[in-house]
Amino acid sequence: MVKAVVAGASGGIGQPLSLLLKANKAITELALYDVVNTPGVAADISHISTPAVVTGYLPKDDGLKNAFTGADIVVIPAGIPRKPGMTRDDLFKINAGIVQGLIEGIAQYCPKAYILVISNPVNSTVPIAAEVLKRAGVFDPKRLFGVTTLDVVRAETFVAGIVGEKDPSKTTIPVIGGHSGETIVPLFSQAKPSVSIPADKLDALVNRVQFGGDEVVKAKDGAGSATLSMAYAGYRFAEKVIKAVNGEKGIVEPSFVYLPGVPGGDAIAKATGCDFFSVPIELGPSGAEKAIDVVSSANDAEKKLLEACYTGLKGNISKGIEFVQNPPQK
Ligand SMILES: NC(=O)C1=CN([C@@H]2O[C@H](COP(=O)(O)OP(=O)(O)OC[C@H]3O[C@@H](n4cnc5c(N)ncnc54)[C@H](O)[C@@H]3O)[C@@H](O)[C@H]2O)C=CC1
Ligand SMILES: O=C([O-])CC(=O)C(=O)O
Repeated sequence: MVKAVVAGASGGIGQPLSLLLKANKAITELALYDVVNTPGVAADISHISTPAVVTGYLPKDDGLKNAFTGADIVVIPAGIPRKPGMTRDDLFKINAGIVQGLIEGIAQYCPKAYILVISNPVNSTVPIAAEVLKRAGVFDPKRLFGVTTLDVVRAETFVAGIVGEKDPSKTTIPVIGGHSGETIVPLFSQAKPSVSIPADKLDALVNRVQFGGDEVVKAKDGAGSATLSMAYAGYRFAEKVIKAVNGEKGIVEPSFVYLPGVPGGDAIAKATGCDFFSVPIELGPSGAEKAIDVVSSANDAEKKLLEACYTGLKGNISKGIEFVQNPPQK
């Protein structure tokens, strides 16, 4: 029995993500929460002939409470997306409060749920979530994940295009750090199986992974950012969490977590100076069971990228924590 919730279910990511979750036969209940349109989205998706019983909720009539109560996994793609010319940090003003409110609901109604945060800026919204959960006395760092899978998916796709691999998902590439620009650090030197990238193509490849989001924002020309590839990536991560919780072994995927609270994470936090950081995480029944150190084996060029990552990420993390500890005056 698995109850999954999508918070922000009517949006560009929320709808296709809800569709993919409905297609997963391990899910028995799927609750769709949003401030608009969930009755329609839920009615539509509920006609699909898979086990999950689908319900849609709006804030009225205790919708948040009814959606979240009993949830095992909550995926959060709620909040505004970028338009051309904006950074992810420009979304902070609006999305920080949205994420805070949803996490308060989780703390109250389903404190044991695995929480997957998609809303940007992930580098700050995950620290916000941690701080809210801490204050409510229910923070379990093994159950809070910032979803950085789209960076991994992009790295797999773009590298396959260069080395001529026909099935991009066959190559595992650790992409670590945060989820914006220079804080995204792909470690191609640790790809499995190893890849041989021509030296004159490496910088452009790294840059494309770091700024892949901008490529989509530009192409959509004001109509938002990545939604379909993000729904795929969010689903891929959610599916792995569900499989691991149900006992499947050996599942590893990078995610942005609170390192000091995950076994193996403390040393990485000390080495990077960042408490929140994405590294490959071994998933299991209790959630994030092990943080895998790929930082110390980065090559010199990657170490240089990591230095730039640490600087940007530290500021984003403090901004999130500060938002909860010293709320802006309204
Ligand atoms: N982590 C990642 O790799 C990625 C993150 N994103 C982020 O995901 C977020 C959503 O993007 P889109 O789906 O394209 O945006 P969208 O605007 O299409 O959908 C967002 C949805 O959130 C809903 N919403 C707003 N406030 C809410 C609240 N308090 N409770 C519940 N729902 C609420 C809106 O009604 C809307 O349906 C953005 O912040 C975007 O930057 C996007 C792509 C990749
Ligand atoms: O670029 C954006 O704003 C959305 C996002 O996080 C991504 O596509 O990686």
